[in-house]
Amino acid sequence: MTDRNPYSPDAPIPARLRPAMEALGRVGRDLSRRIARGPLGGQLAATVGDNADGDRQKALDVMADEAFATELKGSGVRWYASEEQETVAEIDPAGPLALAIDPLDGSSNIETNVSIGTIFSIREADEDGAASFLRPGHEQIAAGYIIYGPQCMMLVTFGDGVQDYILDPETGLFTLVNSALTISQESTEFAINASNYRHWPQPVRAYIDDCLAGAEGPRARNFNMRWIASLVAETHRILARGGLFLYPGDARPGYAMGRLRMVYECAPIAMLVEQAQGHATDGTTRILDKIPDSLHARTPFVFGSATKVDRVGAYFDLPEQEVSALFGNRGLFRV
Ligand SMILES: O=P(O)(O)OC[C@H]1O[C@](O)(COP(=O)(O)O)[C@@H](O)[C@@H]1O
Ligand SMILES: [Mg+2]
Ligand SMILES: [Mg+2]
Repeated sequence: MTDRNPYSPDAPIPARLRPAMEALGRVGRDLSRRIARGPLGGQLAATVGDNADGDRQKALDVMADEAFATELKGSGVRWYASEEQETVAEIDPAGPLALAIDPLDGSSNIETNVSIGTIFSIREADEDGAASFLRPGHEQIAAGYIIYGPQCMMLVTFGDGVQDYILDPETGLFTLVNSALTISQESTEFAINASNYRHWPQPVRAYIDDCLAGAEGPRARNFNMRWIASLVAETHRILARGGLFLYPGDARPGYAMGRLRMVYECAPIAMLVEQAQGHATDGTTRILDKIPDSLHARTPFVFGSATKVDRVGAYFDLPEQEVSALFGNRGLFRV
């Protein structure tokens, strides 16, 4: 259980990323044990401060951030950018890589025994720390997440499809279960925090209205809705059986660009989704082509089965009055 290499022997991980991937795997394995012990291991959900973004920091957010930063030393990662830290840290001056991380995603779920995770993104290091990350997401060389759920799993891409690992509690190794995961087009599930309906832009309201109208509406079929409030868990469900995720910008103060961060959350999830043959946009523009203007920049985020994401884009393409009129008349999109 204390293996330095936390992967099964057949894990196809590129040699130059091995040390960093092994560090991520070791910390993921430790965190999964800690999370499984819940309150027996301390008050993981206790609020301990605020992060750079003004979000409440929980004890587990800080614990996870410190564990990754420590374990990644000597693994070839020069620049470490964490959602929990204001600026980029230099951890291995000779290293060729830059790693961005959301050490603990879905913090609001820590005490509820619902899946939470870690999201990571690896790029080539630039001479300047921040500049390494203020670049389009299509330059990522690896991206993935670890999900701490009923099973602890790691999904990762090195730009050549999506690899799916499960942490085997018997051996303590992330064991490859699928090396070519793709997103189904078939699902009728969508995920959005519907409590913000009144704040959404009109195209998003029109899209969701048409889903909610079900079999009697313009889509002529019934849909089902999910909202876990853990991006990793929503992503995992969509990778497993298809569907659509939306976190749009909205009219609440501070939410013009939604809630999710480009560098730590959206760019890595977008790379995974595209590698699984899905699409990921901000409603209209491909996420992987966007350049964040700051480390903690946010972006509206829409991803999932390719045809569903494209359909959302079509609602944005229409002038506002036409969205209401056409969709009100239920004339535009059928099924
Ligand atoms: O509470 P809301 O507004 O529905 O937001 C939920 C979203 O916030 C997040 O929890 C943000 O991530 P953190 O927990 O890393 O801050 C996502 O996992 C999730 O999709
Ligand atoms: Mg997060
Ligand atoms: Mg987080």
